[in-house]
Amino acid sequence: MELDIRYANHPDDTKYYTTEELREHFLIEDVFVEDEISLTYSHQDRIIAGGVMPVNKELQLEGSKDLGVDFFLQGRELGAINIGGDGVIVLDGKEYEIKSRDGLYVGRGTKEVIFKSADPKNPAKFYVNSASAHKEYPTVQIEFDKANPVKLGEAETMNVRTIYQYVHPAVCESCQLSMGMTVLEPQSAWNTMPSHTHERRMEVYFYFDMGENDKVFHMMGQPNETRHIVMSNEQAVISPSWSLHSGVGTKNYTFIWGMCGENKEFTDMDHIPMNDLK
Ligand SMILES: O=C[C@H](O)[C@@H](O)CC(=O)C(=O)O
Ligand SMILES: [Zn+2]
Repeated sequence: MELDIRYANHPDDTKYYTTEELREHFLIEDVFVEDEISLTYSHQDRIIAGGVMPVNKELQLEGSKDLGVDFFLQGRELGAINIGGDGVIVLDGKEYEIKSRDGLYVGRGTKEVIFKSADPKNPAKFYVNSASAHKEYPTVQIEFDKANPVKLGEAETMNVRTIYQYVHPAVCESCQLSMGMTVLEPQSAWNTMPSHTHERRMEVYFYFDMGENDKVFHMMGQPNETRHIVMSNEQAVISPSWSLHSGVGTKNYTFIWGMCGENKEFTDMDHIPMNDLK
């Protein structure tokens, strides 16, 4: 299980990146690879983000030299949301049925983490985020209807959407990790605009439910120095703590967001006045 390592970036350097360099540092291109665990390790708050797609075999998380531990969750916690067909996650021998759009919070200390699909013809796709953790919190199964829904946006501003909070204090405990899924209504294209930063936390966005020719223009950078990355279906993007993170799609889409850092206050955002954007 190899990790794709990404080092952290300073905003003064990042503003000189070419399109290719921006993509190399921040875009996670192949999140789901059949019968593989495909994970990216970012030095931004040491988040791990990626996909687990078991088709014809079971897949198990392993420790590695990069993590310096014997097993993956020795010093970490993990959140998973299944965006594919029905699947199962086995934690130290205990099976958790994770249907499509269901989630699971896995506490630090869990030794054996195995992912399986119920049907190889319609494989599960587990999108995962993991943060370092100082304490063991109980594992919690978070079915879609247990996630905390927050409706936001207006048709006039093309951003009617529901934010489903999965790993959130209203649903389960965690050390640093927050995670959820935002679903845009048809004819809505923008997420989080007016945009925001939160220097207290970094964030990763994973865009999906998009057609082959649909794109999301994901905005990043400091508010007075914005850049964009063109995203395709089932791709993720790393947002450093100093960067805004907001996207507009050629069609409505869904995305999973995950954060870690100093706090878990979802509403602790620094909103950017529209006239400050450059
Ligand atoms: O810090 C919070 C995150 O950027 C997202 O949850 C925002 C989001 O899903 C949205 O407004 O559509
Ligand atoms: Zn945010």
